Amino acid sequence: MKLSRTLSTMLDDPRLFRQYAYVDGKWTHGDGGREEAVIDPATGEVIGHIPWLEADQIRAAVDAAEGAFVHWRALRADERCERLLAWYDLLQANREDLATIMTLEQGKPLPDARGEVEYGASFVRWFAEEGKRTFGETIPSHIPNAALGTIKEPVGIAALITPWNFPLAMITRKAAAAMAAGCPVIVKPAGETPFSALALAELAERAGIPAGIFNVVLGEPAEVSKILCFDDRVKALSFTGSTRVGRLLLEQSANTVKRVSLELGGNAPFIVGPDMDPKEAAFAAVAAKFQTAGQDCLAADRILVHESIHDEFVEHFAERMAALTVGNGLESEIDLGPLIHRQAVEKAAAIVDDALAKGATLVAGDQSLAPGENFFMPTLLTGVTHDMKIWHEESFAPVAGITAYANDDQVIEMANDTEYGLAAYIYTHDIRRIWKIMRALEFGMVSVNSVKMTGPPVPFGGVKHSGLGREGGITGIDEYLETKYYCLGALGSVSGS
Ligand SMILES: NC(=O)c1ccc[n+]([C@@H]2O[C@H](COP(=O)([O-])OP(=O)(O)OC[C@H]3O[C@@H](n4cnc5c(N)ncnc54)[C@H](O)[C@@H]3O)[C@@H](O)[C@H]2O)c1
Ligand SMILES: N[C@@H](CC=O)C(=O)O
Repeated sequence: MKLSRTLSTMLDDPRLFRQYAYVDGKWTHGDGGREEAVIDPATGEVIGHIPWLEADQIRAAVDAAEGAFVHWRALRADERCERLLAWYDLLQANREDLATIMTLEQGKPLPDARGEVEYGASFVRWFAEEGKRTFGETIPSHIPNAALGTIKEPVGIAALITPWNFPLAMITRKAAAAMAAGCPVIVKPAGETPFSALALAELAERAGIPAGIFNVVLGEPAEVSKILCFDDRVKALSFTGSTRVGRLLLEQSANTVKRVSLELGGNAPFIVGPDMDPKEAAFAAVAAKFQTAGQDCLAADRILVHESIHDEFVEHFAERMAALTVGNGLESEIDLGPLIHRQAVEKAAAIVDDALAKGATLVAGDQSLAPGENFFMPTLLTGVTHDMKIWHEESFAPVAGITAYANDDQVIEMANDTEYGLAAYIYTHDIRRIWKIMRALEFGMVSVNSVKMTGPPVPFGGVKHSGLGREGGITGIDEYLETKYYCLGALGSVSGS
């Protein structure tokens, strides 16, 4: 077993740090000898290596899943529930190690990483239970002497392709739903953050999840995804990531007519009504913008403030933003860690430059204070307008843009002026305004007077170019279920029932 001395010595249980792929219950290296380094974004140091599997090895993962499916689907829902709950218990018991791994590979502050482990584990518990409630229906028969109804059956092998910003929860929200439904999964995590996925595999094995049910494949992203998309045995594809890649995968899944769920980019408006206390709203906006250093699909990207309180709001926002600490997420009292890599920093700088060139005002944000080359200091721009990149693109960085608006109709138009439709925030206590704006917003999720909006019971997902389908909630498991209709004819005794 290869162990990076630094990372493994930081863990209570070094066996959670695995530098192999996990296929058919076995830790696997790449047959072609290809390897990729994984970097700590805070320090630029190599924290480990992962193998890149060859095409045949990816297909072998599909073979394994196909074999394992037969037994897994045949288990009773309560038997699958038991194994998933054992997995949940292990995630909780190993929370500290999982958080350390996450902070090292992703960069988010340790308390946020602990929060994500909790969050990720909560989906496992939720779907373990939901698996017992995949009810079919009885249908009043229109056919003489027949009984009609539906049963729910697992769709089959699910390929899960996930991003680096939430390396654990974006996997469990999909995998637990699929596994509870009776499906095996093949996870392709982001190359930047594979170790959280591999730790999940280690714990799945300890929880008694059979070989071939939870697989983690690693490799060149486009190559791996193509193999999974073109394989007819893979019946469902669930992807979380950028809209650009989501479109590509949707196209690649067309030939085999897969069930496709997409959780894509966001460009959330944060609307502040004229009746709001500017300080309260500004503090909430800071919280909604800077989590995970702005690398969050729910980040408040376009902050739209009524003109009557705009200046006061900006003052409070700047004051609160100035209190945010930036540094290595392993240190204490850090609010913002690094961005995932240097290109993300360059993209953030380009977005700021573009806005300034087009007339925005830089209120705060001094890059000379950045504690390392992958860090971007919290930045505040005012006078943001629709011709600027920051208006249309997800910055995925701690860059906040504020725009003043005059009335409700105008702010609705501004908020909807994006190809994205994931989440939106409204801050006002005027119930008529809430209702009007909430109904008019073209977004899958609207949060009113609350930064926190997610969790297991919630149908998470977007409209427009932000995605297809919903994860979590009571419908999340449906992404992995087929409805089979049955007609039992010639029964004799059921007519009229
Ligand atoms: N809607 C949601 O729930 C949600 C949640 C988290 C992140 N996101 C979105 O994810 C994006 C950030 O994550 P990211 O940068 O990892 O996204 P990304 O699209 O670059 O990568 C996501 C996954 O796709 C893989 N990938 C990359 N290029 C590929 C290609 N050409 N073919 C096939 N696979 C490929 C990556 O290796 C990774 O596993 C943001 O747009 C963010 O909004 C959305
Ligand atoms: N914060 C989101 C992930 C988006 O990047 C979530 O809760 O799912």
